[in-house]
Amino acid sequence: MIEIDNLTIRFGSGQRPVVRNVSLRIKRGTAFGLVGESGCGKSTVLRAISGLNPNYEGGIKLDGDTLGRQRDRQFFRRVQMVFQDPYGSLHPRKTIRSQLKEPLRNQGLATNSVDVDALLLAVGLDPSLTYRFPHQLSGGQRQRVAIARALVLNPAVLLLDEPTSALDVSVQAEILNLLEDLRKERGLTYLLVSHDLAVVSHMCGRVAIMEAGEIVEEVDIERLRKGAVEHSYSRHLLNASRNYGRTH
Ligand SMILES: Nc1ncnc2c1ncn2[C@@H]1O[C@H](COP(=O)(O)OP(=O)(O)OP(=O)(O)O)[C@@H](O)[C@H]1O
Repeated sequence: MIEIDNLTIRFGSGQRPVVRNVSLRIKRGTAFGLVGESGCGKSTVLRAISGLNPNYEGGIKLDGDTLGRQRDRQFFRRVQMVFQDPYGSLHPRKTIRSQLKEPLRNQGLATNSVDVDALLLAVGLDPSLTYRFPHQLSGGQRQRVAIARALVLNPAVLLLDEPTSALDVSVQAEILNLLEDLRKERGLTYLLVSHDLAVVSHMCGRVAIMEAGEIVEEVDIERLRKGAVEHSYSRHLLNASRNYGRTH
């Protein structure tokens, strides 16, 4: 579903690239994790795919089609993003109902073509929240709205950038479970970026480990769970995650 070949991204000519020769293949209907420490370039990869950063070298294909530098309306019918901070990504003065109709307005489609109540139910929210504003919801509810908004156009792919790291630990698993259920029900393909190996292990079948702009290793989740990784940085990340798990 997603093919990335030799993606290299630098900010400013002559600068050292922050992403170097990243190549990935993500199968349709699967969840793929991109994991690594803060600043290693994970979000930069996601932003290049989503069109937020058109200054990249290398190729990106979606379902066999090579993408140009600018993303068109058709692209956003197929690919949507969910960001870390739902408060930042929702409009503070628009009702939930209005925000869920926004993707249709952007596409020039009739706004009555979405069943807002059904969509709210699909993400585990009560339809009575429809006329509320973002500040009247909890962090977890806001992220559910952001996920609902990403689903309005029935995309095939969701690009998920740390979708749970701004949430309370107690809510994180609920959102991950919701995303997992939606993927299975709708046959979605996910590319999930996270610094948290536990999150990636929960959600993904395959994981690429990134260090300082490069992918150092790609493994199936069973191997990762068994600790059967080969690169020293992957082991370091795994040990850090296990130690954190023991103390929290
Ligand atoms: N617009 C920009 N201009 C200049 N440098 C940038 C820009 N965006 C990102 N960078 C740099 O690129 C590198 C990779 O950043 P990126 O946000 O992709 O990392 P990350 O792995 O997603 O980390 P985090 O989880 O903290 O966001 C960092 O050194 C960052 O400072």
